[in-house]
Amino acid sequence: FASSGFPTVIVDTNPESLKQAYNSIEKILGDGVRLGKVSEDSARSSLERLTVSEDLSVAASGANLVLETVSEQLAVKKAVVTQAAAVMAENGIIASNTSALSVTEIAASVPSPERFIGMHFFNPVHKMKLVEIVLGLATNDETVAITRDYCEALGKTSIVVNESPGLTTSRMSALLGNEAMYMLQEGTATAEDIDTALRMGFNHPMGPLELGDLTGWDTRLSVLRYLHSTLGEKFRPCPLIIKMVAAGRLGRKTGHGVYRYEDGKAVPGSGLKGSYL
Ligand SMILES: NC(=O)c1ccc[n+]([C@@H]2O[C@H](COP(=O)([O-])OP(=O)(O)OC[C@H]3O[C@@H](n4cnc5c(N)ncnc54)[C@H](O)[C@@H]3O)[C@@H](O)[C@H]2O)c1
Repeated sequence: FASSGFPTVIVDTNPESLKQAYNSIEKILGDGVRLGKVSEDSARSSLERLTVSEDLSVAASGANLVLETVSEQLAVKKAVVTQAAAVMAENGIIASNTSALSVTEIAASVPSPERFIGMHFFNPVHKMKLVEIVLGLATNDETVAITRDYCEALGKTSIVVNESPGLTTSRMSALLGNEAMYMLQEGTATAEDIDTALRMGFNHPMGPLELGDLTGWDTRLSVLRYLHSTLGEKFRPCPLIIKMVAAGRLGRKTGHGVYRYEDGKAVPGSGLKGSYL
C-alpha cells in the first residue's frame, strides 16, 4: 500500500513483530533499488508513507480502509475489527486477509457488515499479483467496486469469490497436493517425477509435493480436514499425509518432508519412492 501512494500504518500489539515487519519492508525496497526494479526516490517516499503503531484506536482513527491480518483466530479478528470500526471513517471499509475463516462471521461483529469484505493476498505479497476478493453474505456492490479499485491501484489482479471453504486457490491446491500424495502412496511415480510432471507438463512454478513441503504437511492436513468436513469425500486426507505428520516429517521447517533438506535445499534423490500403503 505504501509503495502505491497510500499513507499506511502497520499495527501490531507485539513491538518485535512491528520492528520485523518494518525491517523486512525496508529490505524488500532496498533489494528492489539494488536490482533496478525500484528507484531510490520511490523507495524513500514509500518508507516516508509507512509508519508503525501499537495502538489500533489511534492508528485506525478516520481510516478509509482497515485491512486486518492478525492471527488466524476468530476471536482475535472479531476483537480487532470491532475496535477499528468504532474509530474509522464513516464510510470506511474493513477487509480481512483471512485464508480460511468466514468473512460473514467476522463481519457480524461490526455495525456495518455491508462494508466488510475479504482481501486475500499471497506470499510474497510484493511479488504475487493475485488478490482473492471474498464476499460475505452482507457485502454490498459499492464495497466490492471500491475494493477492486484498491487492488488495481496496488497493481494486483483481483478475482471475486463468494465465501466458500478454501475459496478458489486453497481448495484447488489442497486437491492437487492430496492427489499427488495418493499417487506417491500407490507407487505411481517417484516424488521427483510427480513434481517434474507438473512443472514441465503444466508450467507450474513448483510441483505439488515441493509446495506441500514448503507449506508444511501439518497445515496441509488441517486444511484438508476442514475441506473434507465442509465439502465432502473428495477432500479426504491421503493416509500418507497423516503418517508423515505423525512422524514429524512436516516439510522444510523440520528439515524433512517428502524430501530431505540440507542448508535449506532439497537433497537430490531424497524424495519418497515406491508404494507406502
Ligand atoms: N502467512 C501466509 O502466507 C498468509 C497468506 C495469506 C493470508 N494469510 C492470513 O494472514 C493472517 C496473518 O497470518 P500470519 O501468518 O502473518 O500470522 P502470524 O500469526 O504469523 O502473525 C499474526 C500477527 O498478528 C499479531 N496480533 C495478534 N493479535 C493482535 C491484536 N489483537 N492486535 C494487533 N495485532 C495482533 C501478532 O502479534 C502477529 O504479529 C491470517 O489471517 C492468515 O490466514 C497468511
